[in-house]
Amino acid sequence: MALLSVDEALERILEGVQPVSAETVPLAEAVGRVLAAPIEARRTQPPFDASAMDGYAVRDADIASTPVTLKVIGTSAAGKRFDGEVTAGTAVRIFTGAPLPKGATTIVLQENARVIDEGRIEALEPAAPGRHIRRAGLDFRSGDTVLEAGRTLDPAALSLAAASGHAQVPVIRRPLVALIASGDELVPPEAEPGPDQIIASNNFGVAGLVQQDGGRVLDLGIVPDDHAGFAAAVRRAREAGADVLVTLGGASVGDRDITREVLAAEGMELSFWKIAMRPGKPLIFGRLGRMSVLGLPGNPVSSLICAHVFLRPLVRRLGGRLHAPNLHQAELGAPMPANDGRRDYVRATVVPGPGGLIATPFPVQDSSMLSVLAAANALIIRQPHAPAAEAGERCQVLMLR
Ligand SMILES: Nc1nc2c(c(=O)[nH]1)N[C@H]1C(S)=C(S)[C@@H](COP(=O)(O)OP(=O)(O)OC[C@H]3O[C@@H](n4cnc5c(N)ncnc54)[C@H](O)[C@@H]3O)O[C@H]1N2
Ligand code: MOO
Repeated sequence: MALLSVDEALERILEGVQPVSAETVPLAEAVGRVLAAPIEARRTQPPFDASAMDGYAVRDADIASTPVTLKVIGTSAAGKRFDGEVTAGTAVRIFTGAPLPKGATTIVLQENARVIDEGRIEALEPAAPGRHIRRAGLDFRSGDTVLEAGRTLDPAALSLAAASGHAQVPVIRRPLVALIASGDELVPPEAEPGPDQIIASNNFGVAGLVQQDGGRVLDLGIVPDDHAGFAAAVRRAREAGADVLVTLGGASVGDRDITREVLAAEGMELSFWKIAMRPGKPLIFGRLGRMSVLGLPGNPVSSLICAHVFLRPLVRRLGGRLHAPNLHQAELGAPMPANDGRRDYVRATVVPGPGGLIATPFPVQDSSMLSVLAAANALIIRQPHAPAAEAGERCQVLMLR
């Protein structure tokens, strides 16, 4: 039977997935979060007609012909307005952001005025009515929707939410992703591996991807290849309310590859196992209650590439974020052999060339080699059964950074 294609696998993973629930957070902690509801302004900004410059608030008719001497009758500062009125032949000293006094219709810039003495200035240039005045509500008015639901709170959005009177904002909860690494051979990086052991690395890269996409990670550590320990960790993920459980390793067909068996015994409804992808063929996916379960292959490169292709879109969808893989067209920098029936994600370097991007595959593609993946900035995507390709032919690349 033909293996499930990568696109069908992704469709199944995302099927019916909705953003998780909302929570309210203080603005100071909201950078990068996604708004769960629109933000309506609680105030009008500016709240009053205000000067945009330092200078003098005057009546435009009084300075139609210059130079002209005006009597300075007071000061309007940001935070303390002048309560009187600008009448014929008078001016009020004004500063940027200060309320425009009654009667004034324009601002003479400080640079266009000469101070004669404490009570008088000479206006040197005429100014049109409304010049350098910000009208009340220029930015937004009370009740306006200033930010839409789904908006990522970037710095400008944070300042706008604050200016419109919000000290806290409703955001989509960060999706919780639980990680379990399985394998008798695995030890954490701070430990000294025994003679037949290696260091568990996959959880760090996968956790990094989750965090980059706005998720939270619950690392449940390493479980040996035994049913009871593994099952207990799966239950901890459920009890913690994880939105996604990612298992690392044990996905293939070896005697110790017990991941599917444990997940099935815990009640996972299997959606698929094995897909037409290299690396990553033994990928497992299913649902356990409301928790999506993604069983990544143990080989470190397979884990991370599958996480790029499948986990990132899932975490982003749960977190209310759009996902657009960073795909580009490039020219091959070296020939490539014909492909078999699996879509191949080939570690490569992409650099700018005279006619566009040039993508050169690394000569060694073993799915255990993290040094190659870390040196690669892109994956060349080879479709199933793609014929051999010469250097210079077009190819599609997925940028990794
Ligand atoms: N007879 C077959 N053998 C294999 C097949 C197959 O179809 N038939 N598929 C191969 C492919 S493709 C892959 S990918 C691997 C994946 O197998 P598993 O998911 O069962 O992974 P493990 O056997 O547990 O581990 C493979 C490899 O990766 C190391 N590993 C595991 N977990 C971690 C971790 N958290 N951090 C770092 N390294 C890890 C583990 O020590 C092994 O060296 O199966 C092929 N075999
Ligand atoms: O599909 Mo495996 O992931 O080639 O190493």
